Amino acid sequence: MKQEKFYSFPSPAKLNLFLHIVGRLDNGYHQLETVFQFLDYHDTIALKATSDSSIKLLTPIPGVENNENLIIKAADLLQQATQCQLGAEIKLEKILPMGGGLGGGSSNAATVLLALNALWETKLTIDELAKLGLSLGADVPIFIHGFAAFAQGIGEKLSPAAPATYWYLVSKPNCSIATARVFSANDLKRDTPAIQYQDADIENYGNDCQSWVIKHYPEVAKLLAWLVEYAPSQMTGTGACIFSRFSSKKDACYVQSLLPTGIESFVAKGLNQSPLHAAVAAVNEY
Ligand SMILES: C[C@@](CO)(OP(=O)(O)O)[C@H](O)COP(=O)(O)OP(=O)(O)OC[C@H]1O[C@@H](n2ccc(N)nc2=O)[C@H](O)[C@@H]1O
Ligand SMILES: Nc1ncnc2c1ncn2[C@@H]1O[C@H](COP(=O)(O)OP(=O)(O)O)[C@@H](O)[C@H]1O
Repeated sequence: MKQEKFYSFPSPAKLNLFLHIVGRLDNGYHQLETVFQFLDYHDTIALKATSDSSIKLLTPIPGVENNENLIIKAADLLQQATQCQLGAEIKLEKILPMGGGLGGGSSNAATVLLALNALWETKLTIDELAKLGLSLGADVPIFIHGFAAFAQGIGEKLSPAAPATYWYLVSKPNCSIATARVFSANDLKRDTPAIQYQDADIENYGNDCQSWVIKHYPEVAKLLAWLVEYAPSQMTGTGACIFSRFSSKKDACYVQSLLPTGIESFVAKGLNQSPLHAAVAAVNEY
């Protein structure tokens, strides 16, 4: 076990630079084609390995029961999978909007799996951690692998990609959208043909969930209509957040300053490597 003190790890947001639904599996899950890119905007999770086996989240999230919190679920899962007798104290500093399509919950789970694997010295490989993580959510493997990727399957079959790294203004309409609600809709478009992915084509592709969301969430429709007057803008994941693309931070911040009052937003750079992995490598060398 690593020294009994808190170590801090970033838990970044992701964007789906496009999101196609190409079919549906027998278990109801959707077959997707998407490109994931990370953002230099993240929650921060501090973890301390302890010699007793209890898992303690010292900073519960209001509205999320501890036994439903993906942070606790991830720690429990790793403990069970490795028969580890150690425990952990965990502190979360949350800045990522929840239910926004930024993958915050999945990212938190991946950070805990990678960080505790290092602190407990349980030595699972990245592939083993990704497989464990997939049982917590379709989005967890991308955060475990930590490279921008073209994803297929339910989002877990990953081929490395190198999309352009723009500056983004990420804006959250005043609503949150449960992924399960969008994917259970009868009138969702589910028949986009599979593509031969190339980074250069990315700007031709859109988000198949967006037209459904616009129809059912006027807050998203209104904000998107406002943003597209300033920059190419699209929803991430199943929403509700919208990302707008800029070639400079200055331009992104300028449009942010014009946003209608009451809209939560941030400006961040796209990253093709997750910042989490450098933090884990530093602990492993310690
Ligand atoms: C749509 C995406 C795109 O990146 O992102 P979000 O908008 O949630 O961030 C993800 O695939 C979401 O991944 P994640 O949020 O981990 O989903 P899960 O917890 O596994 O599943 C939530 C619900 O969505 C549905 N689901 C999820 C993934 C998928 N490929 N097909 C589905 O039908 C399932 O009905 C499930 O009950
Ligand atoms: N650690 C966590 N952080 C965020 N959400 C969590 C967490 N654990 C469980 N959840 C649940 O997952 C839901 C989806 O959260 P999140 O991953 O942030 O959004 P999205 O899937 O839209 O990207 C939340 O509304 C919350 O109920």
